[in-house]
Amino acid sequence: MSIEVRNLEAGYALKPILRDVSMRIEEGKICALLGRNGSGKTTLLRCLNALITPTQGQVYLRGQDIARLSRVEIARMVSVVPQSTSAPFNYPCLEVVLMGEAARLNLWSAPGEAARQRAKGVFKQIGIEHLLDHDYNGISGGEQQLVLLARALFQDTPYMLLDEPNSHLDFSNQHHMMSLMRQLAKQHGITMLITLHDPNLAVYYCDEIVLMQQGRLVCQGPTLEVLTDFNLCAIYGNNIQTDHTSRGMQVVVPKAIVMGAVEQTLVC
Ligand SMILES: Nc1ncnc2c1ncn2[C@@H]1O[C@H](COP(=O)(O)OP(=O)(O)OP(=O)(O)O)[C@@H](O)[C@H]1O
Repeated sequence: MSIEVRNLEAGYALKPILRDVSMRIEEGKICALLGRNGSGKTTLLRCLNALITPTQGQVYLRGQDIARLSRVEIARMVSVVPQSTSAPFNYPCLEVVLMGEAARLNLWSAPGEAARQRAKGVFKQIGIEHLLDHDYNGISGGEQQLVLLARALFQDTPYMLLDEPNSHLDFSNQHHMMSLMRQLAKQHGITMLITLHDPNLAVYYCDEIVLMQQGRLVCQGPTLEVLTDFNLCAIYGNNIQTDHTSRGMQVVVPKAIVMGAVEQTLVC
C-alpha cells in the first residue's frame, strides 16, 4: 500500500508549480513534507488526492493509477486533513465527522447507530468528546482542526494526507496528535504524508522526510539523514542548524539561539 509518484508536473491554469516530482512512501511509513511557503507542498497533496489533474506523470495508490479511479474509490482510500479549517456549513461536530462515512454509503442512506457509536469512539480517542454536540463554526480553530482529524480517522482509509494539521494546535495537542498519528501508522499500517513547518516534529515522529523547493523535490530519505545542516541551509537559509539536547536528541534550532546572539541583541 505504498504511495508512488512518477515524474509529476502540475499547477494551476497556466501556472506550472510541480516539476518532475518522483517519490515513493512505503506502507505504514509516516513521511513529513517540508519546504518554504509556496514551495508546492499543498499542490502535491492535491495531486495525491486527485483534486488537481497533473499535466504529466502519474500517482499510484496500491499500485493503481489514480487517474483511472472514481472519486468514491479515492475517498475510500485517502482521507485528508486540510490546511484551512473554515467551512461553509454549520453542522454539529458529530455530523461533520459522520461525513467521513459518505464514500461508503449508498446515495440516499444515512449513517446508522453503529456509525454514530464508532464516531463517538474517535472523539474519545482524540480527547474531544466535549465537542460532540457543539456547532462546528462555534469552536476555536484548533478545536476545528481536531474535529477534521477525527473525520479523517473515522473515514478509516489506508492513506492519510495531512496539510499542516498542527497549525492551530497548542504545544500539548501538537504532540498528542503527532504521537497518535505515529501509533496509527505503526499499528494499522496507514501510510501518511504530513506537511509540517516545524522540522522538530518531523525529527520526533516521522520515519522519513521529503524536502521541496520551488516545486521540485530536493531530497527524500530517513529523517535524520535528510535533516543535515547542509540541507537545512539549502532550504531555509543560513540561520538554521542542527544541535543536540543534553539527552543526545537531535533538534533543529535557529543559529542565533545556539550562539547566544539573541541574548546579546536583547542586552544591547
Ligand atoms: N488555487 C491556486 N491558484 C493559483 N495558484 C495557486 C493556487 N494555490 C496555490 N497556488 C500557488 O502555487 C504555489 C505553491 O503553493 P502551495 O500552496 O502548493 O505551497 P505550499 O508549499 O503548500 O505553501 P505554504 O507552506 O505557504 O502552505 C504558490 O506560488 C501559490 O501561490
